[in-house]
Formats: sequence, structure tokens, C-alpha cells
Amino acid sequence: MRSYRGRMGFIASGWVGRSGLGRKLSSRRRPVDFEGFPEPELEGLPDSELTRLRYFRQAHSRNFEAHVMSMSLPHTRTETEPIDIEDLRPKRKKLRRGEQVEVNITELASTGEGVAKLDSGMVVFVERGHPGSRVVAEVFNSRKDHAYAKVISVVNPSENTIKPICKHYPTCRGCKFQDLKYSAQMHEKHKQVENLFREYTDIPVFPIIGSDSPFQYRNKMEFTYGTKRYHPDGPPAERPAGDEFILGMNAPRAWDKVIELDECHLMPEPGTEIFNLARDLTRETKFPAYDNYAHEGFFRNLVLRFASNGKGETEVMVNIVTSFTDAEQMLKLVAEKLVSKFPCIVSVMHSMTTSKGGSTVAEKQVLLHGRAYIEQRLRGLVFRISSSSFFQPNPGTAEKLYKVIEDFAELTPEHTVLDLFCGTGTIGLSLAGSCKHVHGLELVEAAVQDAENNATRNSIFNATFKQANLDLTKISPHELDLPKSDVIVLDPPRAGLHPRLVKWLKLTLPKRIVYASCNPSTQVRDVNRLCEDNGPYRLTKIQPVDQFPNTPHCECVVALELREDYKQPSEFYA
Ligand SMILES: C[S@@+](CC[C@H](N)C(=O)[O-])C[C@H]1O[C@@H](n2cnc3c(N)ncnc32)[C@H](O)[C@@H]1O
Repeated sequence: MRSYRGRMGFIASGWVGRSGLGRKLSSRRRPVDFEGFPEPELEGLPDSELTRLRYFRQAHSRNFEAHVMSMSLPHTRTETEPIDIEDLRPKRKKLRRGEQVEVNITELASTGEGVAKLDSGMVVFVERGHPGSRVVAEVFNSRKDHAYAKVISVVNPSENTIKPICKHYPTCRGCKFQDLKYSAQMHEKHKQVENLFREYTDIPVFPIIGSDSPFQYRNKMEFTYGTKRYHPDGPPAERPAGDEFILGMNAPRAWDKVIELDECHLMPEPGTEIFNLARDLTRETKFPAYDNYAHEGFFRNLVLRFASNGKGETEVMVNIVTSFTDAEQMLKLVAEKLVSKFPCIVSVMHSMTTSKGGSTVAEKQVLLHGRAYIEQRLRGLVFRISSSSFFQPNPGTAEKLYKVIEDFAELTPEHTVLDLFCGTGTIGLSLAGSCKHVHGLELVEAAVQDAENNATRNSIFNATFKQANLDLTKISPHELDLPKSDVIVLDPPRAGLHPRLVKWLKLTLPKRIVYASCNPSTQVRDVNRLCEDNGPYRLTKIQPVDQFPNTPHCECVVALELREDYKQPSEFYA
């Protein structure tokens, strides 16, 4: 890994639009006195100009290097051509809100917008802008060095543009890329991972592994009830709270409104039919939908989970999330009607919450029908999933992802594995056959219970699981009493690893770390923390996996090897 210090030129000379990561990290690490500024660039300038430039450097040190880098100073300048300080100011012209620009989209940002770079240096993020297209876009949000815009008209379409299959596109932002060929989506995601890692390593990124299908792959969908319908164009017809009963997706930048849906192609069948029936049955109860503005109402979310069990049959869990009200009998009737129409529904849960933040995490749960879990077959094992447990959202690519993790782990029967952020134990249990012992740690108690049941269910006796909070803000890793291990598998949530956990890894020094992440931006940050400044680890493999077709998200697995010549600094023992 290269250190940031040696790469100041790049960092200061351009805004890293793809991830924002480089900018964030570099500004934190950048020395404030600009020791690294390349004085030789100024050779040949008259003394008077040098004095002015140095003064300017002091006064504007945050931007100075960027200015000089971008203006490519003329070494041939003569005494008669004095530099105008104004020339050194950034050339970027801030775009105005409502301004229209015609731009070429060159790539996709990790947030899903098309990226266009203007001659002025300004970066424009264009909603629904496809790489390879030329569009007229209207700015709706403008910052000093970048702006956000939406497509007004397409001048030249990208050759990868296709007809979207869902009637709710583009209002529903659930699958932003469904009008972009799947091969082009994969290409862009691969490029994003390459760009992120290219800043820090020279090792090649393996070709991205794709999903078998870009649709009907998602095994969990969370829908929202609301009282105000979202209208994408024109002013919304506002109605009094509680007047409508809508089920669909949260609206972009309008948190109190809901995009009404009656089909969703991300869910496997019969997801859409279950969704429609559940909406009709809950509406018939005459209990109101929840108003996210007034914080009143009853029905809050409908969560559908799908699995393919050991016999290859579809199992569905319906979780109705509501406010606290005694409505058990009424909801049992809803559950009965759902199950009589769809026998694949093996579980109907009622979750109650007082949260004002739109969370579906329950404070109280009641089982309305069947069992409190569904079962999914993966890598020859059968896993139990309860309503609050995490499970990889695309079981088809999860098979491939776990195979990559197994390959990268290079286990022997002598190895002990620590599976951190283990969820229902899926990764650890699929590795248990190749090692001596697996220890799994996970925050959610129900997931830990699922993991223990999964070990028993699959007759695996060399795996143990423990509840632990790996957000080490308040406690030290020593208090967690983490077991010593040869290989550590990490699969954290999008925020990545807590810095104290990284420090603990640098102290405990497992032979190998396999790090899977659904957010390569935070992953690359953590990997760099483990490798930078002659750190203990060396990045050896990078494998992107597209778990989330039609969305901007991408999974990535990396392998890190303990450097043989690594000597732990003495301050670690202090
Ligand atoms: C991306 S999932 C991975 C789960 C599992 N490895 C799998 O493949 O199914 C991240 C897991 O981290 C857990 N988690 C989130 N925050 C945590 C924390 N502070 N401490 C421990 N586990 C946490 C979540 O509950 C979730 O199960």
C-alpha cells in the first residue's frame, strides 16, 4: 500500500467524485503547512512573483497546491509577463440552481448518478445519466466544486440504454439502473472498485462476479405505509394526514410521502401478489396508515422475506410493522386470509414499534401464524432466518460470495476462524468443515440464536457463537475477550470497522484477514488503515461481487496477508 503523503499531488489537484473517500481521508491526513509543495515547479520565476506566490500560499494554503498543480506553471515565463494572482484562483464557475448544461456522462458515481466533468473543473452528478450518453441536465443543487442535476433531454443516448420493465420506473428509485444493460452495470461497478483501490494499491481487481438474474433476486423487501402520495412531477396534491392509505417505497427527498406501488420486480414470485393482497386486507381493516409527519396512525411497514428451503420450496415470511395498539384479533384475520391464498407463507409476524425514525426494528413481536423463522438452503447447509436477523439479500450471489471467502481464507484443519459480524452464522458455518473451530460474534441476539440453531440443524459441532457489540466506542476490545485465531473473516455493516477494532486486529495479528463488505468505500479506508505506513498487512486479492443488480451498490471481498517481516512497534505493548 502506498501512503497518502506521497500522493498529495493527485489528491489536491482534483476532487475525487466517485467515492468522496480520497478527499475525506486525504484532507484529514494532509499536512497543514504544505511541506510537500513542489518548489521546483516555481523555478525560473522572478523574485517578485515568488514572493507574491509564497504570500498567496500562506494566505490560501488549503487551495494553493491545487491551483498551481492545475495551472501547469510556465517555466519559460519572463520578467515581462508577471503572474496575475487572479489567474491562480480556481477557474470553476459555480453553477446556478435551475441552470441547464449539456454534458457528456463518462462514468457512474457510487451513489448511482452519472458523472460529468466540465472544462471548468466542475463535476456534475446527473440523476439517470448513463455513461456514454450526452444529455441536457438541469441543476437542482449547486456546491462550490460540484453540482447535482437531473436529465431534461437526451442528446445522444448511450448504446447501453434499454427499455425498463417496471411501470413504476423512474418514480420508484428501488432499481435505479433498470434502463441500463446489466453488462454495462457490472462494467461500471467493476470500474468503481478499481478506482477506489487504485489509489492505494497496484494489484489487479478480479473480474466482477455477477448475479444470475438482474430481477427477482431480492429475498427481503421493506415497504412503507403512508398517508401522502408522492407525485414525481409538479406540486403534490397535499391532503390532510390520514386521508389516504398508501403502500410502497419512501419517496426521494420527501420523507413524509410514499411512492404507491402495485408491482415490484426485485422480489421473487409470488411477491407482487402477496404485496397487493396484504395492502388490500390491511386497508379493509379501516385502521389508518402511519403519518410520518404527524406521527399518528397504525400501519407502518410491510416486510416480505423469501427463502428457498432444503427441499427447494419457497418459504415466505410476512412481517406487519405497526404502532402499539391492541389489534391482535384483527391482524390474525388478515394473516389467515393471506395464508389461505398463499400456502408458501409459513410465518406471519406482528412487530410493534414506537420509533419515530422509520425503523422496522420491533420493540414487541407477536407470532400471528406458523413459525417465527423461514429456512434458506445455501452451500449445502440449511439456515434459519428470523425476522430481525440479517441474511445476504441475494441468495444466488451469496453462494458465489461465500465460495470466494472460502477460497481467500485458504483454511487448513489446524486453523481457528473468527467470524466477526456473523449474523446467522452463515459464513462461519460454511467454513467449519475446513477448519478446527469457528467463533462467531454478532450484535443481534436473535441472529446469534439463529446461528446456534443453524449449527445444530446442520450437525456442526466445531462452531460457537456469542452476542457482542463490535462498535467499540464505549468498550475496549479486551473487554470483549475475543478469541485468538489464525484467520479472521469480517463482514461489517456499511459503516465498516470501528478504528479500535482495526487497532485490535493490528495487535492480535491473525495470519490472514478476509474482509467482505457491501460498501467498498469504507472497506478501502479500513484496508488502508491495516496496511499503511508499513503496517502489518499486505492486500493480496480483490474480488467485486454484484449482489445488488439495478442498484448502485456492490459487494467486495479482499484478502489481507500478515507480512512475514512485520515487527510490532513497542508502543503497541504500552
Ligand atoms: C453485512 S451483515 C453480515 C452478516 C453475515 N456475515 C452474513 O453473511 O449473513 C452485518 C452483520 O453485522 C451485524 N452488526 C451490526 N452492527 C454490529 C455491531 N455493532 N456489533 C456486532 N455486529 C453488528 C448485523 O446485525 C449483521 O448481522
